[in-house]
Amino acid sequence: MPPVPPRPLLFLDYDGTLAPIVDDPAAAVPHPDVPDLLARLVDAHPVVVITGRDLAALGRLLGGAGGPRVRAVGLHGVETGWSDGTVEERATEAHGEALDRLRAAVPDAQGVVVEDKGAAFAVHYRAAADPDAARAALEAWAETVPDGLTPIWGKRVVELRPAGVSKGTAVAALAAEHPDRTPVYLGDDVTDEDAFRALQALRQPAVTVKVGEGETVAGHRLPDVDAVVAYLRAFL
Ligand SMILES: O=P(O)(O)OC[C@H]1O[C@H](O[C@H]2O[C@H](CO)[C@@H](O)[C@H](O)[C@H]2O)[C@H](O)[C@@H](O)[C@@H]1O
Repeated sequence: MPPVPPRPLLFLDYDGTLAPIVDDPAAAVPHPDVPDLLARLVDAHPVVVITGRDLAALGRLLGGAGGPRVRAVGLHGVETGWSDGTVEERATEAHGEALDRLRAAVPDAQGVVVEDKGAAFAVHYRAAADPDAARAALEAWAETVPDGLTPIWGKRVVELRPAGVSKGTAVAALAAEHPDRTPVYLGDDVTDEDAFRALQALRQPAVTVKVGEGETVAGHRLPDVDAVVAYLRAFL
């Protein structure tokens, strides 16, 4: 098990970390123990859920107003607010026209699904009839993304993020608010690698944990969401 520092600042990715990966993004409910666990963790430590989802969607999945109230960062750093779906700040909405144009040009392949995220969108090809062909078509589409937006590839998904915004910039800013805490970051996907790198570059020591398989710069690894839940219990 990764180390359990006594004064942690917990950063928790959502999909693949607090909720198992499933075919339908709208059906990615958390591990059954997660809502109660989060509610107890926030009484003991600062906790931030950090996700590529928009916060409204995160709120729906975590039970909305009836679920735990945890600080949250959405859209890979664009939104800040709360896990019940409340948005306090949105970094930018200046790309509306480009997003509309790109959305209209998403390749029309069978099984390719666009997930609307308010100020952004994601294109999933997990359910595509031919995922390799869908990925190739999406790579060509991503070549047309203008400066100011960055296409980012996750688990069978590509999404657009404003340039200069990432989970890395978000966690560095939040860690600076808690210089006396040890950041502990758990994440499973490519975009979490930005956060691992940012935390490893801090003066504060940090615990970085990759969930699942795949290359990583993280210092530790847990196999799956069940193991995440067991590890988080150790902070109570
Ligand atoms: O930063 P995260 O909380 O890990 O969110 C990253 C993206 O996760 C979701 O997509 C992924 O999970 C889906 C549900 O398990 C899965 O079907 C999909 O293939 C994965 O890519 C979510 O839909 C995206 O909006 C997030 O950006």
